[in-house]
Amino acid sequence: MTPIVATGTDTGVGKTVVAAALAAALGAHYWKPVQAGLDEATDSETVARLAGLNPERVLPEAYRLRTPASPHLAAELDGVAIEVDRLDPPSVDGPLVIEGAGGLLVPLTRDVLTIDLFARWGFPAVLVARTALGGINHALLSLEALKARRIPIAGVAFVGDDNPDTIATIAAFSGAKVLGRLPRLDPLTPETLKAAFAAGFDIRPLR
Ligand SMILES: Nc1ncnc2c1ncn2[C@@H]1O[C@H](COP(=O)(O)OP(=O)(O)OP(=O)(O)O)[C@@H](O)[C@H]1O
Ligand SMILES: C[C@H](N)[C@H](N)CCCCCC(=O)O
Ligand SMILES: [Mg+2]
Repeated sequence: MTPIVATGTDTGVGKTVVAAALAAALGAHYWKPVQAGLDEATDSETVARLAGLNPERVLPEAYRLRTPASPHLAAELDGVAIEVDRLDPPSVDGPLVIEGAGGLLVPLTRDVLTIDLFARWGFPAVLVARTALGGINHALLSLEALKARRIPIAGVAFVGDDNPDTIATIAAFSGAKVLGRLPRLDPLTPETLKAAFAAGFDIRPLR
């Protein structure tokens, strides 16, 4: 099965939370090629916890960088040269959810952007986008960037309060599918996430 890229309009937008819900719902493996920042729980650890995935379904990162910064800079600070050619997705049986670092135009090196790697792969992308004010612009910019590189858009996963006009406007201008919306969950637990994702998402287009 073709892997799915979980990307977002920004860092901190909810890619890891959506990727966890998606991986749980699809029974997928999860891979974070470049993790920048090791002091807090890593994205792989968060996904393992929130999705309740068996540890072997969370594939090891290709690069684990100490600084919570853009990967190009985090790598330089660690004295590591990211070799983009080494970032080939591991082959697994069944679905694989791959999460990038930050938004689409985040540099991996001084020459290569995250979106360049996604374009090389050509896997369908799920864009995680905020429903909050400012979200229309960020989502439409990200969708334009995906289209410009001919990266297939699997759909948009919204995070935040219900804001029907924002969601409809993004769908209308972009033509992208709306996969669903995850409200802010308090508490955010494997159980609340599973229930909210089942109630708010239709992932049939991803199967
Ligand atoms: N639906 C939600 N309900 C409650 N908290 C959420 C939700 N979505 C995201 N968060 C919280 O917001 C923060 C940022 O989310 P997340 O880590 O998923 O962002 P990200 O897009 O993966 O960021 P990065 O670029 O660092 O990978 C986290 O603390 C996460 O727990
Ligand atoms: C450290 C953070 N959590 C992500 N892993 C990397 C975010 C890079 C953002 C770069 C930028 O857009 O300015
Ligand atoms: Mg993340």
